[in-house]
Amino acid sequence: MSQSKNEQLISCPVCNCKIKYSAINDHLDKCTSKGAKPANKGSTLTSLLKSKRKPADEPEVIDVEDSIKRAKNDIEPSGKVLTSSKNPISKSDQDLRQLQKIIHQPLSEKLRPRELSEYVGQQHIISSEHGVLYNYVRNGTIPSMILWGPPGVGKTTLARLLTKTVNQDPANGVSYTLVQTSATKATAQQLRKIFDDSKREFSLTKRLTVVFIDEIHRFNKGQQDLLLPHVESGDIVLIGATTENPSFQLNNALMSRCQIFVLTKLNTAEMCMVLSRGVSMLNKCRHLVWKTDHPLRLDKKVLEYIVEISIGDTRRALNLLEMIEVSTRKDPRELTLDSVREIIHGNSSELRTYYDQKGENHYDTISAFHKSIRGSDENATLYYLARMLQGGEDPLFIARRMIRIASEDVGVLDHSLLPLAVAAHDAVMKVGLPEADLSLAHCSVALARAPKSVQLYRAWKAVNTRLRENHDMFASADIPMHLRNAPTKLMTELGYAKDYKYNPDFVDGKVAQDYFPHEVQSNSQRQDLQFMRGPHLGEKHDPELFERDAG
Ligand SMILES: Nc1ncnc2c1ncn2[C@@H]1O[C@H](COP(=O)(O)OP(=O)(O)OP(=O)(O)O)[C@@H](O)[C@H]1O
Ligand SMILES: [Zn+2]
Repeated sequence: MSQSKNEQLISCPVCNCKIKYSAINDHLDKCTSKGAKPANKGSTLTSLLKSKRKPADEPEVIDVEDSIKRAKNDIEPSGKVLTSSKNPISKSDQDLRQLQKIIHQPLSEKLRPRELSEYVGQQHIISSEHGVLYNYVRNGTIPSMILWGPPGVGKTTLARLLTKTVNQDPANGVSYTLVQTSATKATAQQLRKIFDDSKREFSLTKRLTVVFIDEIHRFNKGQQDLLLPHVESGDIVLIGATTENPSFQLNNALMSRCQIFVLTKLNTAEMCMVLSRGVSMLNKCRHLVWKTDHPLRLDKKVLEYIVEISIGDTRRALNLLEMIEVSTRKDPRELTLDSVREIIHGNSSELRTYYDQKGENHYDTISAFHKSIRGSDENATLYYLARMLQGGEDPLFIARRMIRIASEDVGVLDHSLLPLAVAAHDAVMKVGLPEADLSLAHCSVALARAPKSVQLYRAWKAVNTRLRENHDMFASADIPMHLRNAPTKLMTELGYAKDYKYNPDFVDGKVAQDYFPHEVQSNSQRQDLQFMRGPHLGEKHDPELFERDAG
């Protein structure tokens, strides 16, 4: 396929092949009169696969590199067997040919689900019983949405499958084209081009463009605003993928125009299912391509071990599996849990603490750290601290949190901890990591061991709440005249500072004098103004405490 660089290719709605924009009308005339006669081999193969599908059912994933690769290699990414009635070839020959086309891909790509039915997990949104997304798809619609979930749970895959599934049976006559980009790649210029192209695509082919934006949380406000009008008018369907809580990262205007779907980590059973498919795929490759006569056999314990160390990230799990396969291809011995451990430990980069500094993890871990200190569990405190530091967390971020904890959770019961936390911050500033790691550990344990008091924290909250509510002029009452400063003669004449008793002039500094504004004092009960009278801690008893101590 020759492709002039500056002319856009669009996909023909009938045969699905890529046609130059200027040639689409001519092509459509021919194409519709001949019936679907695909010119592009890639889509021919695909449409042969599922005879019941309409030829146009395959969503065009316009990822530039990907589409070039596909066009070159006629890749059928699922690695499925292609059947041709004309010249029957043996099944293993077909398998082999098919495999050879995808053999260079990473295992996770070879296994990327091609049908919604192959998609594992996320039943809360895609099950036919109560999945909201399922209902949309059944009605032939793709809403604009944000897919929020940790890495490798299938956000990209889901976007592709949704488009494909709706196209297989366009219930309300609308079919979709998928354009894939990521927030780090998409400049304002590229976005504008996508919007223009999608308008053109719609007017010519009646296909709506689904714009998939990976890592959408990295868009700044300006870029998010660019999307707004197009999402609102329905010119495009936006699918944004994010690993971070969208309510912190996306502006409200955009959020309110999108459905938010939370994708969860795959559980052990689900991950094992994906891994088993991985093992079958690898064995097929061993048998047909790599000509190894012993299959890869991993028992349940080994699979569970892989699941455990990949923590819900499917891509990571499949990468580990692939690594195990490569390291044992020539070795017919049976794989034990220990030997698998050894293989994985040998590749230390795979053992990096699972910690996503920019994502959810960042907030979850610091929160667990804070709560461990609050609960005076010095060991858990060290655990979370080490986890954050090994994961590459900013040590100043941790130090700042400890400064806060010193006042919030220890408060008036030990005034030395605020300066200690400030000193830990200082230590990080002065010596940096790795040397300052122990300063952080030192301070965190001191905080965990310190007596706890929320007296100050609660008092501070209470006084601020009352100010905001401003009942009975609480916030607007006049400052008492005797407490005002009187820098000028006029002010003295007006009564400023009149009758003020200067405490240091009196024995022990004691005088009878009011400090609250007069209105506040007369409108409040005395005890309502005793903000600092609260207890250090609450009075509830945890019944589980007794059980634990007994057990
Ligand atoms: N739910 C799933 N069912 C089956 N396979 C899955 C699932 N999720 C992910 N995979 C596998 O993991 C690979 C990566 O998935 P995908 O790219 O969709 O994840 P992602 O959530 O978009 O991750 P990232 O945010 O890291 O890009 C897929 O190619 C597929 O092999
Ligand atoms: Zn055509």
